[in-house]
Amino acid sequence: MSCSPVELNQKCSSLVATWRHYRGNPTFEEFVEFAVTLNSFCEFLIAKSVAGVTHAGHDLEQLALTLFGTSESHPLPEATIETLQIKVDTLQQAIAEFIATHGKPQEERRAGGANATAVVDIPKQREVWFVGHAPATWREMLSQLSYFGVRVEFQHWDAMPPVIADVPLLLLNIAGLEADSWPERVRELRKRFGSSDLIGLSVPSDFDSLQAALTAGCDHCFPEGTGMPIILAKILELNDNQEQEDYRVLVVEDSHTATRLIQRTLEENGVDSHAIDDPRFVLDAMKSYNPDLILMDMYMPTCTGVEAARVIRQHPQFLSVPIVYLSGETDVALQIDALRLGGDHFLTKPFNPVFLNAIVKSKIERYRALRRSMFHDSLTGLLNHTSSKRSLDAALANATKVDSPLSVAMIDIDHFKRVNDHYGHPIGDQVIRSLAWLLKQRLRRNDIIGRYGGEEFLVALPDTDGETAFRVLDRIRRDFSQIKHPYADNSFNSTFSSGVASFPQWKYGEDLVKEADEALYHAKRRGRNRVVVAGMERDGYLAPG
Ligand SMILES: Nc1nc2c(ncn2[C@@H]2O[C@H](COP(=O)(O)OP(=O)(O)OP(=O)(O)O)[C@@H](O)[C@H]2O)c(=O)[nH]1
Repeated sequence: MSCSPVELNQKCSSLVATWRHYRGNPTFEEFVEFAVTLNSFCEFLIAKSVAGVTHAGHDLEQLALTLFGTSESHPLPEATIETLQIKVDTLQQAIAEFIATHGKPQEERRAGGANATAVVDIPKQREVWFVGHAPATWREMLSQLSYFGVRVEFQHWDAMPPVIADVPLLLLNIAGLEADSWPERVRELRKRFGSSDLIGLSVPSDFDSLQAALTAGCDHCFPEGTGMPIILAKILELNDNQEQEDYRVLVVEDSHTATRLIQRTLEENGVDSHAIDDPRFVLDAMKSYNPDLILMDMYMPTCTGVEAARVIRQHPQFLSVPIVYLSGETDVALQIDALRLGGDHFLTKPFNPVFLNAIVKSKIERYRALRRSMFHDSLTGLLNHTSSKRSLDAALANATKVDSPLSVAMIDIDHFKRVNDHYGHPIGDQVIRSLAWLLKQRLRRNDIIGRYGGEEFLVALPDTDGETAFRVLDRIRRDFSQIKHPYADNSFNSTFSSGVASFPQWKYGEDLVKEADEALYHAKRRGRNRVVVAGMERDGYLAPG
């Protein structure tokens, strides 16, 4: 859990304050203030995975949203206010309980954790609990997890430790439990581990069982017979702690009051924004601010929002940035015309701030997913060939500017043709994915990891000289060679070779890739399963045994 109790407490206090303001002055404006704060609070709970409390927040939010109405709807009837008060109290109580059980200062819990910006030659360890009667059947998958930096601890359904620990992920093996008792056991764990992700394993695949598991509190379920790679992928995805960049919204609006309200709503929801009041400067703002979405007023003195959108769409790099119009216009025919001419959505003023937030976020999520599919490889999720090269050039420009080293490694899986020939293409794909996961787990956030070709990867490590790059890659090489790739009832191992070249010894991206490739060729010639650094008289081959 990355939620600090202090932050949670502060957010809860400001929510309760807005509710008290409404009770003291039950106007539409005060209710909007309460609903916006509540919405942002619920998003905070979801983002921080404060699962146990999220249910109470969601319950209150659902009711508040149905009561929005207009200025005539307020004050709300006394009975409705009482119902809301009860839900506010329930939420406050859930938060107090959560803080009481998770109240250890976050810094203390993090002490000794991996430093995100240091060169990672010590694998990041994350903890997962496996709760089940028969771990033997899962042992292979669980032992694989250790190579990806995930430490698994076994717990018996009937002998769980009494102290509530801060465990981010619990794997609940339903197999072997009585059909009528396991939902209750899941429910109990949901209560105890409010902020953890719960994954149900071996859940019967019928509708009723899956529904029971999800309702009892599982966040994800894998029906009986689900392949190990799929479960492994989900666990690694949940363990991937890469934080997302803030969403960025460009507001093009000539009314300063409307701009203030929009920016305040966005800020409340953790969305970054930049505003301009003259649409003629929109292209400059797009280039400098690089927004994920534009909120565009329909009617401005110098040009209309539709005209501005059409100009934006003439630039290929801005073709897919979502544009949401804001207008007092309720004429459906006009709205449709506006959408045809380059807009994505229409919000009618006065807009509901909670709805604005939901639209902005869902459009940005789709836009980012689209961009990911354009720049990332679909098999591994890593950067594709073109994006790897582009990212390398940017990292190299920065290394030159700040005069710091940068190492480039080319990595190629050994005898991969044999893997495909022996085990088949899908298993070959799984080996490629395993290496991608391992690289993602072991390298830093600012390292560049790309799938350069079929079974070839490019890695660029900023602030890292050849010697350090060798250590990092050689450790990954050793661990990769230990991974058992499942095949039928058996398993096999695979290895990779890597060549490394470093800046400033080579100054240009092309030269670095060429030299790293040359070093990779030497690694293959010298027997594979080794790392060779260009210009250094050493390699990392360890004789078996
Ligand atoms: N499964 C799978 N195979 C791929 C993919 N892309 C390329 N390949 C295969 O990867 C193999 C690469 O083989 P080679 O370049 O001959 O080299 P190698 O067998 O890895 O041998 P060395 O590199 O010399 O150790 C070819 O058989 C390709 O068909 C992919 O996306 N999935």
